[in-house]
Amino acid sequence: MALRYLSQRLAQQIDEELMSQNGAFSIDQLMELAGLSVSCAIAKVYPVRSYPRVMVCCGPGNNGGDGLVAARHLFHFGYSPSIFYPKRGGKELYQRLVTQCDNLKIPSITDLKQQLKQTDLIVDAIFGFSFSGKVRTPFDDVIQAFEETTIPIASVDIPSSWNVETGPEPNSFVPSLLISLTAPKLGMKDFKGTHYLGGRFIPPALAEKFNLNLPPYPGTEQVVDITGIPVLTEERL
Ligand SMILES: NC(=O)C1=CN([C@@H]2O[C@H](COP(=O)(O)OP(=O)(O)OC[C@H]3O[C@@H](n4cnc5c(N)ncnc54)[C@H](O)[C@@H]3O)[C@@H](O)[C@H]2O)[C@@H](O)CC1
Ligand SMILES: [K+]
Repeated sequence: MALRYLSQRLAQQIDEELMSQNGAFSIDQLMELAGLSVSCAIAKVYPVRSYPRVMVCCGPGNNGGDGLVAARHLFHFGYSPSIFYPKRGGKELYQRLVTQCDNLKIPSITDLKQQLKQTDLIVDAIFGFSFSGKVRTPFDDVIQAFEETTIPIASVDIPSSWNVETGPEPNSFVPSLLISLTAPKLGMKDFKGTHYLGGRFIPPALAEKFNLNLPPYPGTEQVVDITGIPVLTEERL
């Protein structure tokens, strides 16, 4: 089998359709499932006994929201997560997700560099499929820290700072785990690390409409390992 990798526009269009009157999902529902799948992939690849201290770095949009949800599930899976959320998004949903994490006493980090000294795994939930242009402050320092660290990084949907369609720049960091949501994006097609797919909420009719060619999820799993599955060639898109 081969997977379809999505353009930025198509990823946004699928997202809009899911939340349209016809799709009938709320963002809370999709984010919950997306964040749950992120935490499930992490639990498979980075078991809690070896990687208990997880720093979840969140950006101002829905990718950051996925990170907040994942932090909560990681806590319930037995991890000791912390949250670095330097520029909080304005939506009431994000505030509720923060409160849920506060209620679990998940620490909020202000000193990223200090926290890196006591972290086994970083979750990169800074930017997702709406990222464009050059990284602006305050996230430039965060991306630089990702580039310099040797701690493994699990990226949510795209590695933050990678162009959604054209992929990494020469000095970009490369995550050791990528969890694509719904379907991988074009810029990820040369990614060689461990690659999981999550976001198990696409109705077959929608998958067919966009020719997504999704792999089957095993049993009750929230994620499927797509490492090494070939990309559909451009002609067949
Ligand atoms: N259909 C799906 O698969 C779903 C996707 N979700 C998540 O939603 C993400 C997309 O969320 P959003 O559309 O809110 O956007 P993102 O979270 O990708 O990022 C948008 C935010 O980043 C900022 N930004 C963009 N470029 C920047 C730059 N160069 N420098 C600094 N800041 C920059 C924007 O101002 C905005 O605040 C997906 O990648 C995925 O993680 C889930 O939450 C729900 C379901
Ligand atoms: K990301």
